[in-house]
Amino acid sequence: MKIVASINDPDMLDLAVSAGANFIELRLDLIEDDLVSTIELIRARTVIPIIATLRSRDEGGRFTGDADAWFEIVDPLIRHVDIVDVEVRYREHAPAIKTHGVQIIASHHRPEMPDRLELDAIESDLRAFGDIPKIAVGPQSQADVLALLAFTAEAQKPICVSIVGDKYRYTRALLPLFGSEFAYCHAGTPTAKGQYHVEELKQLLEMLQ
Ligand SMILES: O=C1C[C@@](O)(C(=O)O)C[C@@H](O)[C@@H]1O
Repeated sequence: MKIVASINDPDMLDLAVSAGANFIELRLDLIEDDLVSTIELIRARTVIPIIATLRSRDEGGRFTGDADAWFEIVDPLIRHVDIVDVEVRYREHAPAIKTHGVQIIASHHRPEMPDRLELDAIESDLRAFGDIPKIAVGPQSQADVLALLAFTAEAQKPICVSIVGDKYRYTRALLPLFGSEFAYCHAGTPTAKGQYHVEELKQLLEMLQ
């Protein structure tokens, strides 16, 4: 299991690294500065693997362009990173991204809680173009939390499962124990509701394991 520090400012890099993050996620949709120079700066300052994420507004981010506009932004950055997060709506560009030798996190976010058949179908769809499927959904009950944990435990690995929103946020600390490959945290400024700080999640996992 890897702890990902999701950052929107290169100034948070040192805090993320000192807190013990295993991966850095750069939320490109939340960065105001020039992306190429920002990513070159971060690459020069750490050997920790970098995930590049340009999150659409529909799935919780700020990017509103089409797939070609998305790829125009992401393409120049790929050579500096280790993993690229690709939503289903941008999947047509996955083959071109893979020619750079990077991995793809194929991601899907929705605020609702799909049933098991839907979760299985989403996973299958994501595995068709990505190396690691990432499914982030919104549990609405303790039964949903249990169903999400069961799905995670029984799914083919690797898989990343997370939750959308801050309802049942404790599930974020349990999903890695049930096989989720990545746990997304913040290093001072959350990039999504419900995130724990890297240090908090490390402590939680050390106590729970
Ligand atoms: O998909 C995810 C998970 C996330 O939305 C979260 O809820 O922690 C944060 C995003 O930056 C990341 O790309």
